Amino acid sequence: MEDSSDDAVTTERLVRPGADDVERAAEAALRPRRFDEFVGQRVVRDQLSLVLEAAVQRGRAPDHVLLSGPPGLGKTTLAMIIAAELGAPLRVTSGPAIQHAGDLAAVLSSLEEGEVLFLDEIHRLARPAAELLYVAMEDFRVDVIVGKGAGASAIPLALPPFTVVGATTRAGLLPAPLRDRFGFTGHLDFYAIDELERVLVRSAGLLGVELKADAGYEIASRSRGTPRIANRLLRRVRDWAQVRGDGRLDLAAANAALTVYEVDALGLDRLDRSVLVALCTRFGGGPVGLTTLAVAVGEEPETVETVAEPFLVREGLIGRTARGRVAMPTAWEHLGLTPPPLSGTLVF
Ligand SMILES: Nc1ncnc2c1ncn2[C@@H]1O[C@H](COP(=O)(O)OP(=O)(O)OP(=O)(O)O)[C@@H](O)[C@H]1O
Ligand SMILES: [Mg+2]
Repeated sequence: MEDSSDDAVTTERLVRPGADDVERAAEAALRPRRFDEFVGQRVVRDQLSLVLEAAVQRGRAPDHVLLSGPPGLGKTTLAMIIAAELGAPLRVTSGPAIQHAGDLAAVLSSLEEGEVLFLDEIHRLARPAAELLYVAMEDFRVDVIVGKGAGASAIPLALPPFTVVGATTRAGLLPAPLRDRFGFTGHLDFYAIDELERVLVRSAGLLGVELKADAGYEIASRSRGTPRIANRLLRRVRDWAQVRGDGRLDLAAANAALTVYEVDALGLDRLDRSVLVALCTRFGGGPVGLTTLAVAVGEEPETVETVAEPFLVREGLIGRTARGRVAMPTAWEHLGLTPPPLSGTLVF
C-alpha cells in the first residue's frame, strides 16, 4: 500500500523513481532484451547468467530467482531477459493482482513446462497466496480445493517444472519461508554515472536522436543512479531540443532543458532543494524535527520523509539524528552557503 501513496504524492516529479502506466508503455521500447544489452549490475548479471546457462545445459528449469532493489533499476527488465535467455515463455502477474489463493492456483495450474512466472511486487502477495506459492515452488504441486465447508477436500495437482522470478522493492517484507524458496537472490544497486551514460547512448540510438557525449554525462549525473530517471530526462531534453533548440542533444540543450524542469546538478528537484534551503537558512543546519521542517516547506511530514529524504540522505546531504535532521557539509556547499562555525561539531 505504501507504494501507491508514494506514487500519489510524486506523480508530478520528474525525478521520481516510480513510473505510471503511460510511462511503463513508453519504457517498453527502451528495454534491453538480452544480457548483452543490459548495462551495469555486473555481479548480478554474471551470477545470473551462470545459473541460466547451467540450467540450459542440463535441460532443466533453473532455480527460482528473486530480484530486489529500488524502483527503476531493472528488475522487470531482468525478468524478461531471463525468459528470453532461457527461450522460455513468460507469464506476468503481480502480488496486488492476485486477490485470492485460488487466482494463483489457476495461474500455476496452467503453466507450461519450463515457463517463467514473473511475480512483480511479490511482497504484496496476500498470506494465503504466499503459502500456496511456496509449496508450489518447492514441490511443484498445488492443492486444489474441491467443495465447500466440512465436505471440502484438497486434491493435489502435480505441476510441471517452472521458474518463479519474483521482484520486490521491499525484500524485508517477504515472509521468510517464501524468501527461502528462491535459489538465487540478486540485489540491484544504483548505477554509476558512466553506466547511466551507456544507458543513455543506447536509448538515444533507439529514439533516433544524436546525443553528444557531454550532454550524456550531464543527464547521467542528474539521474540519481536510476536508468528510469535517465531515460525520462533524456526524453525531456529531446523535447527541448526539438521545440526550442536545433534538434541536437548537446550540453547547452541538456542544461537548458533541465533548468526548465528544475532538476539541478545533483538531480535534486524543487522539493529536495526547498528542504535543504529551509534546513540551512531557517534552522541553522539543524537539528530540527521532521514536522517543523515539513511545515517550513509547506508539505506533509510524510511527503518530506518518503519523497525527499531518502535521496538526500543517500547523497550525504542531510543526516537523521535522534534530535532531528541535520545539514551535512555537502548540503551547505551544494547551496553555495557557508556553514555556521559550530556546525560539524554536533553530537550524533
Ligand atoms: N541495466 C539497464 N540497462 C539499460 N536500461 C535499463 C537497465 N535497467 C533499467 N533500464 C531501463 O529503465 C527502465 C526501468 O526499468 P525496469 O522497469 O526494469 O525497473 P524496475 O526495477 O522493474 O522498476 P519498478 O520497481 O518500478 O518496477 C526500463 O525501461 C529500461 O529501459
Ligand atoms: Mg518493475
